[in-house]
Amino acid sequence: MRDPVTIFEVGPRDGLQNEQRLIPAARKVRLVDLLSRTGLRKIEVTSFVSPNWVPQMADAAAVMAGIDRRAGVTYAALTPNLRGLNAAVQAGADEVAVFASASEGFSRKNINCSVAESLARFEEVMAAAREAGLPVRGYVSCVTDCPYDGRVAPAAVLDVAAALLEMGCYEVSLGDTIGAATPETTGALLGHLSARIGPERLAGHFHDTQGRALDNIRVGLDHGLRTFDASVAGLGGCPYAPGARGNVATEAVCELMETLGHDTGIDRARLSEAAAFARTLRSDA
Ligand SMILES: CC(C)(COP(=O)([O-])OP(=O)([O-])OC[C@H]1O[C@@H](n2cnc3c(N)ncnc32)[C@H](O)[C@@H]1OP(=O)([O-])[O-])[C@@H](O)C(=O)NCCC(=O)NCCSC(=O)C[C@@](C)(O)CC(=O)[O-]
Repeated sequence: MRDPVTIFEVGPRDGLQNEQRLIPAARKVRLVDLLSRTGLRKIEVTSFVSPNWVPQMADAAAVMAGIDRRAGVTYAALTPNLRGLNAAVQAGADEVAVFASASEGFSRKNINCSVAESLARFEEVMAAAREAGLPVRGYVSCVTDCPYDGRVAPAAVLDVAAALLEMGCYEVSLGDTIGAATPETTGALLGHLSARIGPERLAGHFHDTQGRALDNIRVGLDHGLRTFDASVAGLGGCPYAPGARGNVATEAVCELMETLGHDTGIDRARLSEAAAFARTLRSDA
Protein backbone atom coordinates (compact mmCIF):
# COMPACT_ATOMS: atom_id res chain seq x y z
CA MET A 1 0.00 0.00 0.00
CA ARG A 2 1.26 3.50 -0.79
CA ASP A 3 0.97 6.39 1.64
CA PRO A 4 -2.55 7.54 2.52
CA VAL A 5 -4.34 10.37 0.78
CA THR A 6 -6.74 12.84 2.38
CA ILE A 7 -9.83 13.72 0.41
CA PHE A 8 -11.18 17.10 1.52
CA GLU A 9 -14.90 16.99 0.81
CA VAL A 10 -16.13 20.36 -0.43
CA GLY A 11 -19.51 19.34 -1.88
CA PRO A 12 -21.79 20.94 0.73
CA ARG A 13 -20.05 24.30 0.14
CA ASP A 14 -18.38 24.43 -3.26
CA GLY A 15 -20.87 21.95 -4.66
CA LEU A 16 -24.07 23.62 -3.52
CA GLN A 17 -23.13 27.32 -3.65
CA ASN A 18 -23.90 27.51 -7.33
CA GLU A 19 -27.33 25.84 -7.25
CA GLN A 20 -29.92 28.40 -8.36
CA ARG A 21 -32.83 26.89 -6.43
CA LEU A 22 -32.53 27.51 -2.69
CA ILE A 23 -32.05 24.21 -0.90
CA PRO A 24 -33.60 23.94 2.58
CA ALA A 25 -31.03 23.85 5.40
CA ALA A 26 -32.37 20.49 6.59
CA ARG A 27 -31.42 18.85 3.29
CA LYS A 28 -27.92 20.30 3.46
CA VAL A 29 -27.64 18.97 7.01
CA ARG A 30 -28.72 15.54 5.77
CA LEU A 31 -26.00 15.62 3.11
CA VAL A 32 -23.31 16.52 5.65
CA ASP A 33 -24.54 13.80 8.02
CA LEU A 34 -24.41 11.19 5.25
CA LEU A 35 -20.88 12.32 4.36
CA SER A 36 -19.85 12.15 8.02
CA ARG A 37 -20.55 8.39 8.01
CA THR A 38 -18.28 7.63 5.06
CA GLY A 39 -14.88 7.91 6.74
CA LEU A 40 -14.14 11.36 5.29
CA ARG A 41 -12.16 13.30 7.88
CA LYS A 42 -12.52 16.79 6.40
CA ILE A 43 -15.84 18.27 5.32
CA GLU A 44 -16.31 21.87 4.18
CA VAL A 45 -19.85 22.46 5.35
CA THR A 46 -20.66 26.02 4.30
CA SER A 47 -19.40 29.57 3.90
CA PHE A 48 -19.99 32.66 6.00
CA VAL A 49 -20.09 35.07 3.07
CA SER A 50 -22.38 37.92 2.14
CA PRO A 51 -25.87 36.59 1.32
CA ASN A 52 -26.06 39.31 -1.35
CA TRP A 53 -23.18 37.59 -3.10
CA VAL A 54 -24.08 33.93 -2.55
CA PRO A 55 -27.72 33.56 -1.46
CA GLN A 56 -27.45 29.76 -1.27
CA MET A 57 -25.07 30.04 1.71
CA ALA A 58 -27.27 32.45 3.72
CA ASP A 59 -28.27 29.60 6.04
CA ALA A 60 -24.67 28.85 7.11
CA ALA A 61 -25.37 29.15 10.84
CA ALA A 62 -28.47 26.95 10.63
CA VAL A 63 -26.60 24.25 8.74
CA MET A 64 -23.72 24.27 11.22
CA ALA A 65 -26.19 24.09 14.11
CA GLY A 66 -28.08 21.18 12.57
CA ILE A 67 -25.30 18.75 11.73
CA ASP A 68 -24.63 15.68 13.81
CA ARG A 69 -20.93 15.97 14.60
CA ARG A 70 -18.93 12.82 14.44
CA ALA A 71 -15.68 12.43 16.38
CA GLY A 72 -12.63 12.60 14.15
CA VAL A 73 -14.31 14.69 11.45
CA THR A 74 -13.25 18.31 10.96
CA TYR A 75 -16.14 20.57 9.94
CA ALA A 76 -14.80 23.56 8.01
CA ALA A 77 -16.24 26.83 6.70
CA LEU A 78 -15.13 29.57 4.33
CA THR A 79 -14.64 33.03 5.84
CA PRO A 80 -13.87 35.98 3.53
CA ASN A 81 -13.54 38.61 6.26
CA LEU A 82 -13.65 39.23 10.00
CA ARG A 83 -17.43 39.22 10.06
CA GLY A 84 -17.47 35.78 8.49
CA LEU A 85 -14.81 34.54 10.88
CA ASN A 86 -16.75 35.71 13.92
CA ALA A 87 -19.89 34.01 12.63
CA ALA A 88 -17.96 30.78 11.99
CA VAL A 89 -16.51 30.82 15.51
CA GLN A 90 -20.00 31.41 16.91
CA ALA A 91 -21.30 28.48 14.86
CA GLY A 92 -18.59 26.14 16.15
CA ALA A 93 -16.57 25.58 12.97
CA ASP A 94 -13.52 23.38 13.63
CA GLU A 95 -11.46 25.18 11.03
CA VAL A 96 -11.92 28.01 8.55
CA ALA A 97 -10.58 28.96 5.16
CA VAL A 98 -9.62 32.26 3.60
CA PHE A 99 -9.72 32.46 -0.18
CA ALA A 100 -7.55 34.56 -2.46
CA SER A 101 -6.95 34.53 -6.19
CA ALA A 102 -3.78 34.44 -8.25
CA SER A 103 -5.49 36.73 -10.78
CA GLU A 104 -6.81 40.24 -10.28
CA GLY A 105 -9.90 39.77 -12.46
CA PHE A 106 -11.30 36.88 -10.43
CA SER A 107 -10.38 38.53 -7.12
CA ARG A 108 -12.47 41.58 -7.99
CA LYS A 109 -15.44 39.56 -9.24
CA ASN A 110 -15.41 37.08 -6.37
CA ILE A 111 -14.56 39.15 -3.31
CA ASN A 112 -14.73 42.71 -4.63
CA CYS A 113 -11.13 43.71 -3.96
CA SER A 114 -7.63 43.40 -5.38
CA VAL A 115 -5.37 40.49 -4.49
CA ALA A 116 -3.25 42.74 -2.24
CA GLU A 117 -6.33 44.09 -0.48
CA SER A 118 -7.60 40.56 0.12
CA LEU A 119 -4.29 39.50 1.70
CA ALA A 120 -4.37 42.56 3.97
CA ARG A 121 -7.95 41.71 4.96
CA PHE A 122 -6.98 38.14 5.77
CA GLU A 123 -4.38 39.32 8.31
CA GLU A 124 -7.13 40.30 10.72
CA VAL A 125 -9.02 37.08 10.00
CA MET A 126 -5.86 35.11 10.81
CA ALA A 127 -5.31 37.02 14.05
CA ALA A 128 -8.89 36.39 15.19
CA ALA A 129 -8.72 32.72 14.18
CA ARG A 130 -5.49 32.33 16.12
CA GLU A 131 -7.14 33.83 19.17
CA ALA A 132 -10.05 31.41 18.77
CA GLY A 133 -7.63 28.49 18.33
CA LEU A 134 -8.87 27.64 14.83
CA PRO A 135 -6.62 26.30 12.08
CA VAL A 136 -6.90 28.25 8.83
CA ARG A 137 -6.66 26.81 5.36
CA GLY A 138 -5.87 29.06 2.41
CA TYR A 139 -7.19 28.82 -1.13
CA VAL A 140 -5.63 30.28 -4.23
CA SER A 141 -8.07 30.37 -7.14
CA CYS A 142 -7.29 30.47 -10.86
CA VAL A 143 -3.91 28.81 -10.47
CA THR A 144 -3.43 28.22 -14.18
CA ASP A 145 -6.26 30.07 -15.94
CA CYS A 146 -8.68 32.87 -15.04
CA PRO A 147 -12.07 33.38 -16.70
CA TYR A 148 -11.36 37.13 -16.87
CA ASP A 149 -7.57 37.49 -17.25
CA GLY A 150 -6.65 34.34 -19.21
CA ARG A 151 -3.46 32.39 -18.54
CA VAL A 152 -1.99 32.83 -15.05
CA ALA A 153 1.79 32.69 -14.44
CA PRO A 154 3.06 30.21 -11.82
CA ALA A 155 5.03 33.10 -10.25
CA ALA A 156 1.74 34.86 -9.39
CA VAL A 157 0.47 31.70 -7.68
CA LEU A 158 3.69 31.34 -5.73
CA ASP A 159 3.46 34.90 -4.44
CA VAL A 160 -0.07 34.43 -3.11
CA ALA A 161 0.45 30.89 -1.78
CA ALA A 162 3.63 31.93 0.04
CA ALA A 163 1.87 34.96 1.52
CA LEU A 164 -0.96 32.77 2.83
CA LEU A 165 1.46 30.30 4.39
CA GLU A 166 3.54 33.09 5.89
CA MET A 167 0.49 34.61 7.54
CA GLY A 168 -0.26 31.25 9.20
CA CYS A 169 -2.37 29.06 6.91
CA TYR A 170 -1.47 25.42 7.58
CA GLU A 171 -2.04 24.42 3.95
CA VAL A 172 -2.86 26.06 0.64
CA SER A 173 -5.35 24.52 -1.73
CA LEU A 174 -4.59 25.26 -5.37
CA GLY A 175 -7.82 25.96 -7.22
CA ASP A 176 -8.24 25.17 -10.89
CA THR A 177 -11.41 27.20 -10.62
CA ILE A 178 -12.62 26.77 -14.20
CA GLY A 179 -11.19 23.33 -14.87
CA ALA A 180 -8.88 24.60 -17.59
CA ALA A 181 -5.64 23.17 -16.20
CA THR A 182 -3.86 20.48 -18.18
CA PRO A 183 -1.30 17.98 -16.96
CA GLU A 184 1.32 20.23 -18.59
CA THR A 185 0.23 23.47 -16.90
CA THR A 186 -0.35 21.68 -13.60
CA GLY A 187 3.12 20.14 -13.79
CA ALA A 188 4.71 23.49 -14.64
CA LEU A 189 2.92 25.11 -11.70
CA LEU A 190 3.87 22.45 -9.17
CA GLY A 191 7.45 22.40 -10.43
CA HIS A 192 7.65 26.16 -9.90
CA LEU A 193 6.09 26.03 -6.42
CA SER A 194 8.36 23.20 -5.28
CA ALA A 195 11.35 25.56 -5.10
CA ARG A 196 9.78 27.27 -2.08
CA ILE A 197 6.83 25.22 -0.82
CA GLY A 198 6.87 21.57 0.21
CA PRO A 199 4.10 19.35 -1.20
CA GLU A 200 2.86 18.55 2.32
CA ARG A 201 1.63 22.16 2.54
CA LEU A 202 -0.29 22.03 -0.74
CA ALA A 203 -3.60 20.52 -1.79
CA GLY A 204 -5.11 20.12 -5.25
CA HIS A 205 -8.57 21.53 -6.01
CA PHE A 206 -9.49 20.58 -9.53
CA HIS A 207 -12.75 21.26 -11.30
CA ASP A 208 -13.68 18.81 -14.00
CA THR A 209 -14.98 21.18 -16.67
CA GLN A 210 -12.84 19.67 -19.41
CA GLY A 211 -12.72 16.18 -17.93
CA ARG A 212 -9.04 16.52 -16.96
CA ALA A 213 -9.30 16.66 -13.16
CA LEU A 214 -8.15 13.09 -12.58
CA ASP A 215 -5.18 13.55 -14.92
CA ASN A 216 -4.22 16.67 -12.99
CA ILE A 217 -4.57 14.82 -9.68
CA ARG A 218 -2.15 12.18 -10.96
CA VAL A 219 0.33 14.96 -11.70
CA GLY A 220 -0.26 16.25 -8.17
CA LEU A 221 0.47 12.80 -6.75
CA ASP A 222 3.68 12.62 -8.78
CA HIS A 223 4.75 15.95 -7.22
CA GLY A 224 4.10 14.59 -3.71
CA LEU A 225 0.69 16.14 -2.95
CA ARG A 226 -1.42 13.94 -0.67
CA THR A 227 -4.52 16.08 -0.15
CA PHE A 228 -7.13 16.61 -2.84
CA ASP A 229 -10.44 18.44 -2.69
CA ALA A 230 -13.46 16.74 -4.20
CA SER A 231 -17.19 17.15 -4.30
CA VAL A 232 -19.62 14.29 -3.78
CA ALA A 233 -21.47 13.44 -7.01
CA GLY A 234 -19.36 16.10 -8.73
CA LEU A 235 -21.70 18.81 -7.44
CA GLY A 236 -20.87 22.36 -8.14
CA GLY A 237 -19.30 25.26 -9.89
CA CYS A 238 -18.50 28.80 -8.82
CA PRO A 239 -21.04 31.63 -9.11
CA TYR A 240 -18.27 34.06 -10.10
CA ALA A 241 -16.61 31.80 -12.68
CA PRO A 242 -19.06 31.34 -15.57
CA GLY A 243 -18.99 27.87 -17.10
CA ALA A 244 -17.17 26.30 -14.13
CA ARG A 245 -18.43 22.76 -13.65
CA GLY A 246 -18.33 20.88 -10.42
CA ASN A 247 -15.27 19.77 -8.58
CA VAL A 248 -14.03 16.37 -9.47
CA ALA A 249 -16.40 13.78 -7.95
CA THR A 250 -15.32 12.32 -4.62
CA GLU A 251 -16.30 8.85 -5.85
CA ALA A 252 -13.96 9.17 -8.85
CA VAL A 253 -11.05 10.31 -6.69
CA CYS A 254 -11.63 7.42 -4.26
CA GLU A 255 -11.64 4.96 -7.11
CA LEU A 256 -8.45 6.41 -8.59
CA MET A 257 -6.68 6.28 -5.22
CA GLU A 258 -7.74 2.68 -4.67
CA THR A 259 -6.49 1.76 -8.12
CA LEU A 260 -3.14 3.40 -7.41
CA GLY A 261 -2.89 1.80 -3.95
CA HIS A 262 -3.41 4.91 -1.77
CA ASP A 263 -5.68 4.44 1.23
CA THR A 264 -8.40 7.09 1.68
CA GLY A 265 -10.17 5.56 4.68
CA ILE A 266 -13.48 6.00 2.85
CA ASP A 267 -16.26 3.42 2.73
CA ARG A 268 -17.30 3.47 -0.92
CA ALA A 269 -20.78 1.98 -0.31
CA ARG A 270 -21.59 4.75 2.16
CA LEU A 271 -20.13 7.30 -0.20
CA SER A 272 -22.46 6.02 -2.93
CA GLU A 273 -25.44 6.56 -0.63
CA ALA A 274 -24.32 10.13 0.02
CA ALA A 275 -23.80 10.67 -3.72
CA ALA A 276 -27.30 9.39 -4.52
CA PHE A 277 -28.75 11.87 -2.04
CA ALA A 278 -26.50 14.67 -3.34
CA ARG A 279 -27.87 14.16 -6.85
CA THR A 280 -31.41 14.86 -5.59
CA LEU A 281 -30.25 18.33 -4.52
CA ARG A 282 -29.30 19.46 -8.01
CA SER A 283 -31.61 21.87 -9.78
CA ASP A 284 -31.56 19.59 -12.81
CA ALA A 285 -32.53 16.49 -10.75
C1 LIG B 1 -16.10 39.46 0.56
C2 LIG B 1 -17.44 40.16 0.38
C3 LIG B 1 -18.23 40.15 1.67
C4 LIG B 1 -17.13 41.60 0.01
O1 LIG B 1 -18.32 42.22 -0.46
P1 LIG B 1 -18.51 43.79 -0.41
O2 LIG B 1 -19.84 44.11 -1.07
O3 LIG B 1 -17.31 44.44 -0.95
O4 LIG B 1 -18.51 43.99 1.17
P2 LIG B 1 -19.22 44.93 2.16
O5 LIG B 1 -18.39 44.90 3.39
O6 LIG B 1 -19.55 46.25 1.51
O7 LIG B 1 -20.59 44.14 2.49
C5 LIG B 1 -21.67 44.05 1.58
C6 LIG B 1 -22.86 43.47 2.31
O8 LIG B 1 -22.59 42.15 2.73
C7 LIG B 1 -22.61 42.06 4.17
N1 LIG B 1 -21.51 41.18 4.57
C8 LIG B 1 -20.21 41.40 4.43
N2 LIG B 1 -19.51 40.35 4.87
C9 LIG B 1 -20.40 39.44 5.30
C10 LIG B 1 -20.29 38.14 5.85
N3 LIG B 1 -19.11 37.57 6.05
N4 LIG B 1 -21.41 37.48 6.17
C11 LIG B 1 -22.62 38.06 5.98
N5 LIG B 1 -22.80 39.29 5.44
C12 LIG B 1 -21.69 39.96 5.11
C13 LIG B 1 -22.45 43.49 4.65
O9 LIG B 1 -23.00 43.63 5.92
C14 LIG B 1 -23.21 44.23 3.58
O10 LIG B 1 -24.61 44.05 3.79
P3 LIG B 1 -25.69 45.21 3.40
O11 LIG B 1 -25.31 46.38 4.25
O12 LIG B 1 -25.49 45.49 1.92
O13 LIG B 1 -27.00 44.57 3.71
C15 LIG B 1 -18.27 39.50 -0.76
O14 LIG B 1 -17.64 39.76 -1.99
C16 LIG B 1 -18.45 38.03 -0.58
O15 LIG B 1 -19.10 37.59 0.33
N6 LIG B 1 -17.89 37.23 -1.52
C17 LIG B 1 -17.94 35.78 -1.43
C18 LIG B 1 -18.09 35.19 -2.80
C19 LIG B 1 -18.05 33.68 -2.71
O16 LIG B 1 -18.42 33.08 -1.71
N7 LIG B 1 -17.60 33.03 -3.81
C20 LIG B 1 -17.52 31.61 -3.87
C21 LIG B 1 -16.43 31.05 -3.01
S1 LIG B 1 -14.80 31.13 -3.71
C22 LIG B 1 -14.68 29.76 -4.66
O17 LIG B 1 -15.67 29.12 -4.88
C23 LIG B 1 -13.34 29.32 -5.14
C24 LIG B 1 -12.81 28.14 -4.33
C25 LIG B 1 -12.53 28.53 -2.87
O18 LIG B 1 -13.75 27.09 -4.28
C26 LIG B 1 -11.52 27.62 -4.93
C27 LIG B 1 -11.54 27.51 -6.45
O19 LIG B 1 -12.27 26.69 -7.03
O20 LIG B 1 -10.78 28.28 -7.05
